[in-house]
Amino acid sequence: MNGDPPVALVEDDADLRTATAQLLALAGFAVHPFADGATAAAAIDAGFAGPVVSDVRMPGVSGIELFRLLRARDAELPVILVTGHGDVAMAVDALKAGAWDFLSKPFDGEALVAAVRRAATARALALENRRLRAVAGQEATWVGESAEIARLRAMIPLLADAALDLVIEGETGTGKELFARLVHRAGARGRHRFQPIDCAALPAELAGPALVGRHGPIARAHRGTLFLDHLDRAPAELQHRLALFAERRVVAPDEREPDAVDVRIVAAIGEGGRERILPELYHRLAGVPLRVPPLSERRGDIPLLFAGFVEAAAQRHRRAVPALAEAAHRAARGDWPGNVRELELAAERLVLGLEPAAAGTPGETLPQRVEAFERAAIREAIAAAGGEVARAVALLGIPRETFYYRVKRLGIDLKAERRNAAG
Ligand SMILES: Nc1ncnc2c1ncn2[C@@H]1O[C@H](COP(=O)(O)OP(=O)(O)OP(=O)(O)O)[C@@H](O)[C@H]1O
Repeated sequence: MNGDPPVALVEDDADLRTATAQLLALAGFAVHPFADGATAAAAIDAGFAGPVVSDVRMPGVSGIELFRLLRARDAELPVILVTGHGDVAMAVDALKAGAWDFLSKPFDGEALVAAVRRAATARALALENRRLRAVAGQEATWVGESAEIARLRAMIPLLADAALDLVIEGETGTGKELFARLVHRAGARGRHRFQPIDCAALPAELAGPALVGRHGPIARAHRGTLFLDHLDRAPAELQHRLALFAERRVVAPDEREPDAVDVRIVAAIGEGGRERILPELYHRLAGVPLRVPPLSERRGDIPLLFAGFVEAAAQRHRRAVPALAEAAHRAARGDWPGNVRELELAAERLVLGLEPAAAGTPGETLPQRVEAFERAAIREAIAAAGGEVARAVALLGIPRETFYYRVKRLGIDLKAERRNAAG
């Protein structure tokens, strides 16, 4: 039974639980049965390899609450809700919030098995993608040659084992979480957990005292890193709780013997977000304040990032690397308000053929494609800067020497480009 795909089954009615477990076992699943939501919540971790089927109406933690808890832990974990008569509206809300599917009682056995099969396939794919991403080292590198990105890269080993909390400011999708993970991994904390908490969307049951409970998410981050995402969007009460934790560094603070917790706190905030954070919290955390600039301030990084993402997506989907020239040209001109994340998605769409095919020369090697891309980005910047080199350099976000070096290496006729741009 070891090789069977797992499924978690949460049902408080013992007869129904036994019958459903048998049905799923017959269909080839390794069933993990739970009699209540709390036990299930404690046992099902972010990496759980299969879907979760849960009754909605249960004493204690309801199916909907369980779903929200699990979703906060792993947004890609499929949860199928089984509803009784009056709960359909609730289940539809849960679907909107990202539940995988729902079935109403009494359900047809075949329908359940079919739903679980679909969810199991999706789960296996999601985990496989994660594994490939890790193998491809896609998460492991901090790509970019602009001065600011290079400076941040150089700081990773310096920050890794420093006893300092960090606040990372930057627009959406600029790489704040990636940077936090790289700092985590580079030091001794990397052997322990990197525990993200999305402060803008923390379910109420986790934002309360449970947050600093002995088995809560903060306690789990012991010796690792606590990543407070979107801290500037945390409600005031949550900020107070976090400020108290940042000061005392204990869980179960109201008990007689609170436990000391050793975590580095890394907070991510939007541009200008510090104004929305309680000053006492901000000052406690901003041991080293950092800022990741948006792509609009480092356009020179776009070609390299885009080419890397196309390559990684092609590997992941086992497809040929598409010709880049035209898509690269478009990317180099794009606005990218969603920053690196948006660029990554565009690369994914290109590889999957969802973007109009590029008219580049098939059979070009990756370096040739990157060069074509770079050439396009530089010419574009010179044109946009009206032929003024200083402005083009600023638009590209690369040092002046790098600009001249690349212009020469790529065989760009700078005089002609400037003439064209000025005219
Ligand atoms: N310099 C970089 N090199 C390689 N990949 C990057 C880089 N910066 C960001 N990425 C990738 O872009 C995506 C978005 O990055 P990330 O999630 O770290 O952004 P964020 O700033 O935390 O976003 P948000 O504020 O919206 O949560 C991720 O897939 C990340 O791996």
